[in-house]
Amino acid sequence: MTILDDIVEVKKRQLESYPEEIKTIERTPVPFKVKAEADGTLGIISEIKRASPSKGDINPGISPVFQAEQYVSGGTTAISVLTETDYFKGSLDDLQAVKQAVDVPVLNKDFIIDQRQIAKAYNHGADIILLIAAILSDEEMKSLYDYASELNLECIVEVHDEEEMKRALKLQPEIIGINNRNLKTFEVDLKTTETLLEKYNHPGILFIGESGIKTESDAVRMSKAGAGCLLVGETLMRDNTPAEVIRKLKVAKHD
Ligand SMILES: O=C(O)c1ccccc1NCC(=O)[C@H](O)[C@H](O)COP(=O)(O)O
Repeated sequence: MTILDDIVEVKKRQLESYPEEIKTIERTPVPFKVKAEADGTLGIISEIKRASPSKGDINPGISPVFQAEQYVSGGTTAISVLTETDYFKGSLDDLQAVKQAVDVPVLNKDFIIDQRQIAKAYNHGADIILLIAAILSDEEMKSLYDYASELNLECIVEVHDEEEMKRALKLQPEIIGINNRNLKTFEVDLKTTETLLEKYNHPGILFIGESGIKTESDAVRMSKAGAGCLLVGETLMRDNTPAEVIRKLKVAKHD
């Protein structure tokens, strides 16, 4: 049993206490893809991540709102808030607090396996959600993707290998995140994005290079591979001046 299996098991247990249906409030999500594609530099999704299974505590005492405001001052395209509690020490309250404090789109980063989690994320202010191919069947991915689209939420379909990429493409998604981290072994390798985009760089899809991005040269590597956006967590959470780091990572998009 991997930590990823454990996280999914905990989610299933939590869902047992959810009502059968969660009604959604009236709201209009803030667009993300169009913003990430608006200029010639890479989009940046800056993540709020207090802790992680691979690293333990990263910055557990952080104020999510303070961190989010620094990200905005660095020109971040969007903010990702990890809301999983047991391993990442996040919550939907963090998501809501960040949403109320900033105007940029907000991603709910969690392990979504049920439509009611999407409804909750939506009610707490998510503009974007994440669907992780590694924990969903094709049918589950499609039905969650369709439900999120009905709410005008943008979906990042996350893949790590060729088989997941092929499954994701069947959805004809607008956005695909390529996670350089293997969520089962925690091994991180930027070659993951490079190798997958060499073969599957479809025009019209925004590809996001996720995880393990530390330096400007990492950003250039992701850009050259064909990514139009980056998702960066630990590097920003450990730095005292995350706004400056964001400015450095916002390198030119590669033609
Ligand atoms: O970060 C982990 O250890 C992790 C373990 C298991 C499942 C998911 C995990 N992280 C989620 C992410 O993919 C990252 O938070 C995100 O891509 C940012 O990565 P990084 O810049 O390396 O913090």
